[in-house]
Amino acid sequence: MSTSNQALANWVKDVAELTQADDIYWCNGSPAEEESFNRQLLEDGTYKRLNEETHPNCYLHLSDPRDVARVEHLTFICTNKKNDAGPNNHWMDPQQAHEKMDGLFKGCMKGRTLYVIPYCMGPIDSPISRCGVEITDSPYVVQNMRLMTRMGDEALRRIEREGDFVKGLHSTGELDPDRRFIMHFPEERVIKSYGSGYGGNALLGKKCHALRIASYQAKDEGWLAEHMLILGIKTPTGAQHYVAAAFPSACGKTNLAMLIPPQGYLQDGWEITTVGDDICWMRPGEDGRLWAINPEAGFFGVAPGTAKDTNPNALAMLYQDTIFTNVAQTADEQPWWEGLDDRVPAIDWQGRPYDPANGPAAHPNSRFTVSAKRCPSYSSASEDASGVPISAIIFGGRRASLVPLVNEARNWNHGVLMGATVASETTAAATGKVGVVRRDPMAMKPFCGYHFGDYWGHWVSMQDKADNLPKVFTVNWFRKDDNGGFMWPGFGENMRVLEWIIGRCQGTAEAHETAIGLMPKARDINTEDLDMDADVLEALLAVEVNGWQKENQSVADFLKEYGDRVPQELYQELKRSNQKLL
Ligand SMILES: Nc1nc2c(ncn2[C@@H]2O[C@H](COP(=O)(O)OP(=O)(O)OP(=O)(O)O)[C@@H](O)[C@H]2O)c(=O)[nH]1
Ligand SMILES: O=C([O-])CC(=O)C(=O)O
Ligand SMILES: [Mn+2]
Repeated sequence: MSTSNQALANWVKDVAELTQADDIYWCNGSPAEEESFNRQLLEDGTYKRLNEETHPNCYLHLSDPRDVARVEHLTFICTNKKNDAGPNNHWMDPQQAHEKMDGLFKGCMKGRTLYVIPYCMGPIDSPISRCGVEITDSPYVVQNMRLMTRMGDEALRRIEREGDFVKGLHSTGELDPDRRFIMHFPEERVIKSYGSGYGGNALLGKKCHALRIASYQAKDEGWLAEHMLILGIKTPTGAQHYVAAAFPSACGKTNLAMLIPPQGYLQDGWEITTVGDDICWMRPGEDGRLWAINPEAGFFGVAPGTAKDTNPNALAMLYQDTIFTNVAQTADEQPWWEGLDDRVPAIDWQGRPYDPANGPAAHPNSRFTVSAKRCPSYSSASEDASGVPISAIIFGGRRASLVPLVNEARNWNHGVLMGATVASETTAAATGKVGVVRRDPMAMKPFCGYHFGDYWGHWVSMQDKADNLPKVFTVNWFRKDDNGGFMWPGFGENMRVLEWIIGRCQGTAEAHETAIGLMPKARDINTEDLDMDADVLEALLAVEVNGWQKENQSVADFLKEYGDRVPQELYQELKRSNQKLL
């Protein structure tokens, strides 16, 4: 065995016996290893090489058409007590779940190689980082983990120093949509995932470890593991701020994280840098602020909609060293997806000649995997062991009506209420119906590893752990007009809202108190060079009293579903809002 950590060595041996793998391979993270995996994936047909002139070292993987998104109905939290998983999760008794999974894993790697991937979530030298080991039989998963985490020898050395690591066992198994399970044992720090090769189901460092297991661990240890991007904002006077924002899957985190401000802002000296686009681990520092790291080292981003005029930073990183999953191809083997440009694709995401009658050419949840280092706006602060101090936390979602462009919480508890009750229309990132409005607290509905009531209580309790917490805001880029068009231009123009938010943090921007929070008037938003009717902006900043009374009734019903574990502070803040609406 290639490690001095006895627990790890024993576990790998046990898994090899159970799965009856032919070979065991320990990933070291070297460039030579990366190349040899690419060669193997090309040879066995998992990868197709894309146009080498336009996209050197880029690969296309077309998955089984039934395995294209997270499967929330087959994802379980297996705590000893059912109620600890909460109504927000599917639960299974841990013993029963282990038996079920071990039955599926039994002999499943016969004739295959078992890959051991030691990885570190966060900079190798950061005290906020945590390690894990994923065992998988999928070389495609190895290559994605290589880009998404700090994997290989360095991570293994840290595991050997610390002793502590999360155990993740994965096999693509036989593809059978009904024999597919993503199981989490937060009390044991164990993950078992069978039957899917898709990102959030199979790259266990990401949602399974960095959110579901880590959120549970964070509650015990007094920190936060969140589904948030982290971005840096430098103002013209040189003040450096960092903002963390939680939006549900496919609701704009990658885009906001890589935002390029409108021309006028650039001329004035505003600068946006990217720390992370999906996950944020935060803990109180000695100065009473929250300090955050991005535990990931790459981006697993939504391809459709990524274009020169929406997210040029993302597009720029995708011309080299990128894995594309379930996108379409042009006649000259370049990757293509809806919204990229007006070329007509030749081959769709299922490898068929493109025919519009078959639906979109690229799957709506098609993705790219790329190292964060390839992003032009990637911040060097992402590698800081101490993390970055957070000035503001933003919650958001897709709401076609009611929810205003931006709103600031009255205080921390009000901010927790806003986050806990944020709702959004469902997207293609998970299987199921798209466009249904559901509450997605802190964008963590699919990712919180324990009871939401306890989770909100943990959020409320951060006040006792840090006395200089960030200000909290909600945003909504997705309001629609009567014709179904977006009212707010979004993307780079979101900078105008960020400017107001930073102004609030610095005490330089105006707000007026409304029934739902502290809001700007239209004149408080910088609209220089913005081609937009004044009354549209007014509408985006209006508070519809009737609509909010109904919304708050639905919020109260929602909180009730979580019973007596809901912190009273949330009901108090809801009551305050209701009184103001009278
Ligand atoms: N109208 C509008 N669409 C946006 C905006 N920002 C992002 N989008 C679109 O929303 C989709 C998803 O955006 P992403 O930034 O990839 O979402 P995400 O939150 O990072 O998604 P996950 O990786 O699933 O967590 C893309 O098709 C974007 O083009 C915006 O400000 N306005
Ligand atoms: O987890 C995934 O597969 C992709 C992702 O970021 C999300 O769905 O939020
Ligand atoms: Mn995500």
